Amino acid sequence: MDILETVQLTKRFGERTVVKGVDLTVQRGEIFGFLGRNGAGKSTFINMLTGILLPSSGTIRMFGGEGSLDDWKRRIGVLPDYSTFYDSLSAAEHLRYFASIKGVRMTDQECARILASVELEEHASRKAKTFSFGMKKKLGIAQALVGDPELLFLDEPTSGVDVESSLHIQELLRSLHQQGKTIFMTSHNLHEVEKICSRIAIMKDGKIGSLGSLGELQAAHQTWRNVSVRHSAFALDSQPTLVAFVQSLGRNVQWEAGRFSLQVDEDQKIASLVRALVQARVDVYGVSVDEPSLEKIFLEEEATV
Ligand SMILES: Nc1ncnc2c1ncn2[C@@H]1O[C@H](COP(=O)(O)OP(=O)(O)OP(=O)(O)O)[C@@H](O)[C@H]1O
Repeated sequence: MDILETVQLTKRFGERTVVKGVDLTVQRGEIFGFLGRNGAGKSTFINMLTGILLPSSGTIRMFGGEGSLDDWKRRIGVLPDYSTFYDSLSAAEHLRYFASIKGVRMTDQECARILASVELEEHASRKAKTFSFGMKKKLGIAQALVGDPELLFLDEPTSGVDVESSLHIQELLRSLHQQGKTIFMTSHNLHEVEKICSRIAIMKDGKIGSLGSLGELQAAHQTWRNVSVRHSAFALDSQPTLVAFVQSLGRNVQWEAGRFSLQVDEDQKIASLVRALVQARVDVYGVSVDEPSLEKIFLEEEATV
Protein backbone atom coordinates (compact mmCIF):
# COMPACT_ATOMS: atom_id res chain seq x y z
CA MET A 1 0.00 0.00 0.00
CA ASP A 2 1.30 3.46 -0.87
CA ILE A 3 2.15 5.66 2.11
CA LEU A 4 3.39 8.54 -0.05
CA GLU A 5 2.63 9.64 -3.57
CA THR A 6 3.76 12.67 -5.51
CA VAL A 7 2.18 13.67 -8.80
CA GLN A 8 4.06 16.06 -11.09
CA LEU A 9 5.76 17.64 -8.08
CA THR A 10 7.69 20.70 -9.20
CA LYS A 11 9.80 23.39 -7.53
CA ARG A 12 11.05 26.53 -9.17
CA PHE A 13 13.41 29.06 -7.65
CA GLY A 14 12.92 32.16 -9.80
CA GLU A 15 13.61 31.19 -13.41
CA ARG A 16 15.22 27.92 -12.44
CA THR A 17 13.25 24.65 -12.13
CA VAL A 18 15.01 22.42 -9.64
CA VAL A 19 12.44 19.60 -9.24
CA LYS A 20 10.75 18.83 -12.56
CA GLY A 21 7.36 17.15 -12.35
CA VAL A 22 8.28 14.12 -10.24
CA ASP A 23 5.81 11.20 -10.01
CA LEU A 24 6.86 8.87 -7.20
CA THR A 25 5.20 6.38 -4.87
CA VAL A 26 6.65 4.95 -1.67
CA GLN A 27 5.09 1.86 -0.15
CA ARG A 28 4.37 1.41 3.52
CA GLY A 29 7.19 -0.40 5.33
CA GLU A 30 9.98 0.18 2.83
CA ILE A 31 13.36 1.82 3.28
CA PHE A 32 13.51 3.99 0.21
CA GLY A 33 16.90 5.32 -0.87
CA PHE A 34 16.85 8.61 -2.74
CA LEU A 35 20.13 9.20 -4.56
CA GLY A 36 21.61 11.81 -6.82
CA ARG A 37 24.73 13.86 -7.09
CA ASN A 38 25.17 17.22 -5.32
CA GLY A 39 22.59 19.69 -6.56
CA ALA A 40 20.33 17.06 -8.19
CA GLY A 41 17.34 18.35 -6.19
CA LYS A 42 17.01 15.71 -3.44
CA SER A 43 16.82 18.07 -0.47
CA THR A 44 14.45 20.37 -2.33
CA PHE A 45 12.20 17.38 -3.03
CA ILE A 46 12.27 16.19 0.60
CA ASN A 47 11.76 19.73 1.86
CA MET A 48 8.51 19.91 -0.11
CA LEU A 49 7.36 16.58 1.35
CA THR A 50 8.03 17.77 4.88
CA GLY A 51 6.54 21.24 4.53
CA ILE A 52 9.81 23.15 4.73
CA LEU A 53 9.23 24.37 1.14
CA LEU A 54 5.99 24.96 -0.73
CA PRO A 55 5.76 23.21 -4.11
CA SER A 56 5.46 25.44 -7.18
CA SER A 57 2.99 22.91 -8.60
CA GLY A 58 1.98 19.26 -8.29
CA THR A 59 0.42 17.18 -5.56
CA ILE A 60 1.62 15.33 -2.46
CA ARG A 61 -0.52 12.61 -0.88
CA MET A 62 0.43 10.88 2.35
CA PHE A 63 -1.20 8.10 4.34
CA GLY A 64 -3.63 7.38 1.50
CA GLY A 65 -5.41 10.73 1.55
CA GLU A 66 -5.16 14.27 0.32
CA GLY A 67 -5.10 15.90 3.76
CA SER A 68 -2.62 18.64 4.54
CA LEU A 69 0.76 18.76 6.18
CA ASP A 70 -0.91 19.92 9.40
CA ASP A 71 -2.86 16.64 9.45
CA TRP A 72 0.26 14.61 8.66
CA LYS A 73 2.92 16.32 10.73
CA ARG A 74 2.38 14.25 13.87
CA ARG A 75 2.76 11.08 11.80
CA ILE A 76 6.08 12.01 10.18
CA GLY A 77 9.59 12.49 11.55
CA VAL A 78 12.15 14.65 9.79
CA LEU A 79 15.92 14.92 9.77
CA PRO A 80 16.48 17.95 7.51
CA ASP A 81 19.67 18.56 5.51
CA TYR A 82 20.68 21.17 8.08
CA SER A 83 19.51 20.76 11.68
CA THR A 84 19.88 23.72 14.00
CA PHE A 85 20.03 23.42 17.76
CA TYR A 86 19.83 25.78 20.70
CA ASP A 87 23.26 26.13 22.30
CA SER A 88 21.90 26.42 25.83
CA LEU A 89 19.50 23.45 25.71
CA SER A 90 20.61 19.94 26.62
CA ALA A 91 19.90 16.91 24.42
CA ALA A 92 16.93 15.88 26.60
CA GLU A 93 15.59 19.45 26.67
CA HIS A 94 15.75 19.57 22.87
CA LEU A 95 13.59 16.45 22.62
CA ARG A 96 11.06 17.76 25.18
CA TYR A 97 10.90 21.13 23.43
CA PHE A 98 10.49 19.44 20.07
CA ALA A 99 7.70 17.21 21.45
CA SER A 100 5.87 20.30 22.69
CA ILE A 101 6.14 21.98 19.27
CA LYS A 102 4.93 18.78 17.61
CA GLY A 103 2.08 18.55 20.11
CA VAL A 104 2.93 15.05 21.33
CA ARG A 105 3.33 13.82 24.90
CA MET A 106 6.73 12.47 25.84
CA THR A 107 7.50 10.76 29.14
CA ASP A 108 10.97 10.78 30.71
CA GLN A 109 11.28 7.07 29.84
CA GLU A 110 10.43 7.76 26.21
CA CYS A 111 12.98 10.58 26.11
CA ALA A 112 15.66 8.29 27.59
CA ARG A 113 14.71 5.49 25.18
CA ILE A 114 15.05 7.74 22.12
CA LEU A 115 18.41 9.12 23.29
CA ALA A 116 19.64 5.56 23.96
CA SER A 117 18.61 4.49 20.45
CA VAL A 118 21.10 7.02 19.02
CA GLU A 119 23.75 6.34 21.70
CA LEU A 120 23.32 9.72 23.40
CA GLU A 121 21.92 8.47 26.73
CA GLU A 122 25.12 9.42 28.58
CA HIS A 123 24.93 12.93 27.15
CA ALA A 124 21.27 13.63 27.93
CA SER A 125 22.09 16.60 30.19
CA ARG A 126 24.90 18.05 28.11
CA LYS A 127 24.25 21.27 26.26
CA ALA A 128 24.09 20.99 22.46
CA LYS A 129 26.84 23.61 22.04
CA THR A 130 29.33 21.09 23.44
CA PHE A 131 28.33 18.42 20.90
CA SER A 132 30.53 17.31 18.00
CA PHE A 133 29.13 17.29 14.45
CA GLY A 134 28.40 13.55 14.67
CA MET A 135 26.61 13.94 18.02
CA LYS A 136 24.47 16.72 16.56
CA LYS A 137 23.57 14.43 13.66
CA LYS A 138 22.44 11.81 16.18
CA LEU A 139 20.46 14.41 18.09
CA GLY A 140 18.79 15.35 14.78
CA ILE A 141 17.81 11.70 14.25
CA ALA A 142 16.54 11.55 17.86
CA GLN A 143 14.35 14.58 17.14
CA ALA A 144 12.96 12.82 14.08
CA LEU A 145 11.95 9.89 16.31
CA VAL A 146 9.92 12.03 18.73
CA GLY A 147 6.25 11.00 18.74
CA ASP A 148 6.96 7.53 17.29
CA PRO A 149 6.24 8.60 13.66
CA GLU A 150 5.13 6.12 11.00
CA LEU A 151 7.08 7.77 8.18
CA LEU A 152 10.61 9.13 8.53
CA PHE A 153 12.32 11.52 6.13
CA LEU A 154 16.04 11.39 6.76
CA ASP A 155 18.32 13.62 4.70
CA GLU A 156 21.78 12.03 4.85
CA PRO A 157 21.41 10.35 8.26
CA THR A 158 24.98 9.03 8.30
CA SER A 159 26.98 11.78 6.62
CA GLY A 160 29.75 13.18 8.79
CA VAL A 161 29.57 10.47 11.46
CA ASP A 162 32.36 7.99 12.20
CA VAL A 163 32.29 4.42 10.90
CA GLU A 164 31.04 2.86 14.15
CA SER A 165 28.27 5.41 14.56
CA SER A 166 27.32 5.02 10.92
CA LEU A 167 26.96 1.24 11.39
CA HIS A 168 24.94 1.85 14.54
CA ILE A 169 22.59 4.23 12.66
CA GLN A 170 22.19 1.63 9.91
CA GLU A 171 21.23 -0.91 12.62
CA LEU A 172 18.76 1.58 14.07
CA LEU A 173 17.18 2.09 10.63
CA ARG A 174 16.87 -1.68 10.16
CA SER A 175 15.24 -2.03 13.57
CA LEU A 176 12.79 0.82 12.81
CA HIS A 177 12.01 -0.94 9.53
CA GLN A 178 11.32 -4.17 11.44
CA GLN A 179 8.90 -2.24 13.64
CA GLY A 180 6.98 -1.37 10.46
CA LYS A 181 8.21 2.19 9.98
CA THR A 182 8.67 3.59 6.48
CA ILE A 183 11.95 5.39 5.86
CA PHE A 184 12.66 7.77 3.00
CA MET A 185 16.33 8.66 3.07
CA THR A 186 19.01 10.33 0.99
CA SER A 187 22.61 9.24 1.15
CA HIS A 188 25.83 9.57 -0.79
CA ASN A 189 27.06 6.31 0.76
CA LEU A 190 26.06 3.89 -1.97
CA HIS A 191 27.36 0.86 -0.09
CA GLU A 192 25.04 1.72 2.79
CA VAL A 193 22.09 2.18 0.40
CA GLU A 194 22.88 -1.17 -1.23
CA LYS A 195 22.78 -2.84 2.19
CA ILE A 196 19.66 -1.34 3.71
CA CYS A 197 17.29 0.08 1.09
CA SER A 198 14.52 -2.03 -0.42
CA ARG A 199 14.01 0.38 -3.33
CA ILE A 200 16.15 3.09 -4.79
CA ALA A 201 15.53 6.12 -6.96
CA ILE A 202 18.30 8.04 -8.69
CA MET A 203 17.46 11.68 -9.22
CA LYS A 204 19.22 13.48 -12.02
CA ASP A 205 18.76 17.14 -12.80
CA GLY A 206 15.40 17.34 -10.99
CA LYS A 207 13.90 14.16 -12.50
CA ILE A 208 13.87 10.49 -11.52
CA GLY A 209 16.33 8.64 -13.77
CA SER A 210 16.25 5.07 -12.45
CA LEU A 211 13.85 3.50 -9.97
CA GLY A 212 13.53 0.01 -8.52
CA SER A 213 15.04 -2.58 -6.20
CA LEU A 214 18.80 -3.14 -6.48
CA GLY A 215 18.06 -6.30 -8.50
CA GLU A 216 15.81 -4.38 -10.88
CA LEU A 217 18.40 -1.65 -11.34
CA GLN A 218 21.07 -4.28 -11.97
CA ALA A 219 18.87 -6.01 -14.56
CA ALA A 220 18.19 -2.67 -16.27
CA HIS A 221 21.91 -1.90 -16.38
CA GLN A 222 23.10 -5.02 -18.14
CA THR A 223 26.74 -4.17 -18.56
CA TRP A 224 29.68 -6.52 -18.89
CA ARG A 225 29.86 -8.76 -15.84
CA ASN A 226 32.65 -11.07 -14.73
CA VAL A 227 31.68 -14.73 -14.68
CA SER A 228 33.98 -17.23 -13.06
CA VAL A 229 33.46 -20.99 -13.42
CA ARG A 230 35.11 -23.70 -11.33
CA HIS A 231 34.95 -27.11 -13.01
CA SER A 232 36.48 -30.58 -13.30
CA ALA A 233 39.87 -30.43 -14.99
CA PHE A 234 40.13 -31.09 -18.72
CA ALA A 235 42.78 -30.46 -21.33
CA LEU A 236 41.81 -27.50 -23.50
CA ASP A 237 42.86 -29.24 -26.72
CA SER A 238 40.58 -32.19 -25.85
CA GLN A 239 37.51 -29.90 -26.01
CA PRO A 240 38.06 -27.58 -29.01
CA THR A 241 34.32 -27.09 -29.70
CA LEU A 242 33.61 -26.15 -26.08
CA VAL A 243 36.61 -23.82 -25.91
CA ALA A 244 35.55 -22.07 -29.15
CA PHE A 245 31.99 -21.74 -27.86
CA VAL A 246 33.15 -20.17 -24.55
CA GLN A 247 35.37 -17.74 -26.48
CA SER A 248 32.38 -16.76 -28.64
CA LEU A 249 30.16 -15.94 -25.65
CA GLY A 250 32.09 -13.03 -24.20
CA ARG A 251 35.39 -11.26 -23.89
CA ASN A 252 38.58 -11.47 -21.81
CA VAL A 253 38.39 -15.26 -21.50
CA GLN A 254 41.08 -16.57 -19.15
CA TRP A 255 41.79 -20.27 -18.67
CA GLU A 256 43.46 -21.78 -15.61
CA ALA A 257 43.58 -25.36 -14.35
CA GLY A 258 40.08 -26.22 -13.13
CA ARG A 259 38.78 -22.68 -13.59
CA PHE A 260 38.07 -20.11 -16.28
CA SER A 261 36.62 -16.62 -16.31
CA LEU A 262 35.16 -14.30 -18.90
CA GLN A 263 32.99 -11.23 -19.22
CA VAL A 264 29.47 -11.49 -20.66
CA ASP A 265 26.83 -8.88 -21.39
CA GLU A 266 23.61 -10.97 -21.10
CA ASP A 267 22.15 -13.38 -18.53
CA GLN A 268 21.20 -15.75 -21.34
CA LYS A 269 24.86 -16.25 -22.19
CA ILE A 270 25.54 -17.51 -18.65
CA ALA A 271 22.74 -20.06 -19.08
CA SER A 272 24.16 -21.14 -22.48
CA LEU A 273 27.60 -21.45 -20.94
CA VAL A 274 26.46 -23.78 -18.15
CA ARG A 275 24.40 -25.84 -20.62
CA ALA A 276 27.41 -26.26 -22.94
CA LEU A 277 29.64 -27.39 -20.06
CA VAL A 278 27.11 -30.00 -18.96
CA GLN A 279 26.65 -31.25 -22.54
CA ALA A 280 30.43 -31.57 -22.87
CA ARG A 281 30.35 -33.67 -19.65
CA VAL A 282 32.42 -31.15 -17.70
CA ASP A 283 31.38 -31.11 -14.03
CA VAL A 284 30.56 -27.58 -12.84
CA TYR A 285 31.52 -27.03 -9.19
CA GLY A 286 30.69 -23.33 -8.98
CA VAL A 287 29.65 -20.30 -11.02
CA SER A 288 30.07 -16.82 -9.61
CA VAL A 289 28.79 -13.67 -11.28
CA ASP A 290 29.84 -10.17 -10.21
CA GLU A 291 26.63 -8.12 -10.48
CA PRO A 292 27.12 -4.40 -11.19
CA SER A 293 27.47 -2.47 -7.94
CA LEU A 294 25.16 0.42 -7.15
CA GLU A 295 28.20 2.66 -7.58
CA LYS A 296 28.65 1.44 -11.15
CA ILE A 297 24.93 1.85 -11.88
CA PHE A 298 25.00 5.35 -10.38
CA LEU A 299 28.01 6.41 -12.44
CA GLU A 300 26.47 5.00 -15.64
CA GLU A 301 23.23 6.83 -14.90
CA GLU A 302 25.16 10.05 -14.42
CA ALA A 303 27.02 9.49 -17.69
CA THR A 304 23.82 9.15 -19.77
CA VAL A 305 22.63 12.35 -21.42
N1 LIG B 1 16.37 28.38 -1.73
C1 LIG B 1 16.96 28.20 -2.91
N2 LIG B 1 17.03 29.19 -3.82
C2 LIG B 1 17.61 29.02 -5.02
N3 LIG B 1 18.20 27.86 -5.41
C3 LIG B 1 18.16 26.85 -4.55
C4 LIG B 1 17.54 26.94 -3.25
N4 LIG B 1 17.68 25.76 -2.62
C5 LIG B 1 18.34 24.94 -3.47
N5 LIG B 1 18.64 25.60 -4.63
C6 LIG B 1 19.33 25.03 -5.79
O1 LIG B 1 18.62 23.89 -6.21
C7 LIG B 1 19.50 22.88 -6.66
C8 LIG B 1 19.18 21.59 -5.93
O2 LIG B 1 19.59 21.72 -4.57
P1 LIG B 1 19.34 20.58 -3.51
O3 LIG B 1 19.87 21.08 -2.20
O4 LIG B 1 17.92 20.15 -3.57
O5 LIG B 1 20.26 19.42 -4.09
P2 LIG B 1 20.67 18.04 -3.41
O6 LIG B 1 20.44 16.99 -4.44
O7 LIG B 1 20.02 17.87 -2.09
O8 LIG B 1 22.23 18.26 -3.23
P3 LIG B 1 23.24 17.73 -2.06
O9 LIG B 1 23.53 16.29 -2.36
O10 LIG B 1 24.45 18.60 -2.27
O11 LIG B 1 22.58 17.94 -0.73
C9 LIG B 1 20.90 23.40 -6.41
O12 LIG B 1 21.44 23.89 -7.61
C10 LIG B 1 20.71 24.53 -5.42
O13 LIG B 1 21.67 25.52 -5.62
